[in-house]
Amino acid sequence: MSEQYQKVSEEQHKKVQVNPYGPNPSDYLSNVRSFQLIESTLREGEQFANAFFTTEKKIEIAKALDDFGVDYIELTSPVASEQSRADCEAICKLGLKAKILTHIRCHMDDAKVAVETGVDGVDVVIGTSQFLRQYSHGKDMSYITKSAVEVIEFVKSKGIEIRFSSEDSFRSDIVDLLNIYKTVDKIGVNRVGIADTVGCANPRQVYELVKTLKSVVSCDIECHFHNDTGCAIANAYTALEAGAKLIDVSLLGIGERNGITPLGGLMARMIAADREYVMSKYKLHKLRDLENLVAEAVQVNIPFNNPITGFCAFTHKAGIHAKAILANPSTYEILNPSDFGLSRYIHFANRLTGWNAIKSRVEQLNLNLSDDQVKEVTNKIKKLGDVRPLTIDDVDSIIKDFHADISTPLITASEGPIPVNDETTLLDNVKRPKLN
Ligand SMILES: CC(=O)SCCNC(=O)CCNC(=O)[C@H](O)C(C)(C)COP(=O)(O)OP(=O)(O)OC[C@H]1O[C@@H](n2cnc3c(N)ncnc32)[C@H](O)[C@@H]1OP(=O)(O)O
Ligand SMILES: O=C(O)CCC(=O)C(=O)O
Ligand SMILES: [Mg+2]
Repeated sequence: MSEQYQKVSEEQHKKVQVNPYGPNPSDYLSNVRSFQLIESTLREGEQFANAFFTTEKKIEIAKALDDFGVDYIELTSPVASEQSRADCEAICKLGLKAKILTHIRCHMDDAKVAVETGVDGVDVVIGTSQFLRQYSHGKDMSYITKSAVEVIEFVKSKGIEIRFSSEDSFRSDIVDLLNIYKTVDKIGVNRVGIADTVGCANPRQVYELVKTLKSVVSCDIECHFHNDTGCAIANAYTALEAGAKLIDVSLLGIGERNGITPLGGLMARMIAADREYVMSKYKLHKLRDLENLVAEAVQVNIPFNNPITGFCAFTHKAGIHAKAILANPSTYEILNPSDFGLSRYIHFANRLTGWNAIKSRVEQLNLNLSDDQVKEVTNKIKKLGDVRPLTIDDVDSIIKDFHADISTPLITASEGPIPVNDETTLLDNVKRPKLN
């Protein structure tokens, strides 16, 4: 059955001649095509209110991220605590494919400790907005530039990667920003970073800033987006369209306050833009386990509406949707659950169901009903669905009773469990996750 649906889907694709991922994004595709991930669960993510990672948990997460295929793993500053420094060294010794970075203030004291940990690169950050200059570190732009140059030259002299980032970039003066980025680009940083530290930026502002920055630096551009106003994924995608190359992400988006661009959400966005590249680079079927690993470690549930792994991300309910999904999943799905090792569900035990979904269930039960009979039994299901929430057993009983009434003796070919197919599974009310 699963194969049947898959075949129908591909044939339908060919017939309709429409890009199932939406309008052709070719104008931007070349920019988006070679994006890289700086995975910051073990840095930004450690700043999430609930986070406490033991050394063992950090190692488990780092290995899992590496296996997934992230390009960089960013770790908490080694000056944060003695254990943070020791953990950084331990992760550097794992010999992972991903490059290991640590994240420090723009200060020689921090840089001297960071370069001794064994990291492949150092991410340096300093606030450039008036807010941070006045209320955080209290330094002016000329002091910031002077210390940036000193730290960058020092880290470079150790032969490891160096990235310079301005914190609160979107509330910083554009002339200050471009001046400091030009300076650090000239002395040879590997990347410059833009950070929407307070989550105030919208996609249009992101596009403009990245485009402008792109015109004044020759190094790669990395972007970091907080999600306070819900734009973190959109901003990340727009940054790539504008020419940024690297995006900071964390599992489930954990970080300060309500966090940053989530790895899974960005994968969902990117697979719709360039499926081949994303599929070839990242082990998407490991995403759910990765998210579960971190959800458990920081004691949260996966949100019900999480892209890809939310419990109902691939569950279709209304009759109109169910009919079309059964004919061709692309009608109501931009993402294919099997790309992530997941299944599609059709929820038919409710009053919004239609006769096509019920017919499919009747077939699963190995019963024989004409289309008119299926329509009749669908009306019975709707009637009960008007009175109370239904379970799969309610629907099956209604179907079986109806079948028994019209045919003697009752013929059921299926004595054992109802066959469940991988591709499209009909099921009752999906289980709701426990609330916190
Ligand atoms: C937006 C971000 O997420 S940036 C990354 C945030 N990460 C962290 O903060 C890592 C964890 N932090 C820590 O463990 C501690 O804050 C430490 C070890 C870094 C510093 O601790 P303390 O010396 O006790 O200072 P405290 O945390 O109270 O204040 C921050 C200090 O850093 C200075 N500072 C803040 N940002 C920067 C910067 N980007 N570059 C240089 N100095 C900075 C501040 O001026 C302040 O120094 P001061 O006390 O001499 O004025
Ligand atoms: O280093 C960076 O680019 C980002 C730092 C950070 O976490 C932030 O500004 O929110
Ligand atoms: Mg941040």
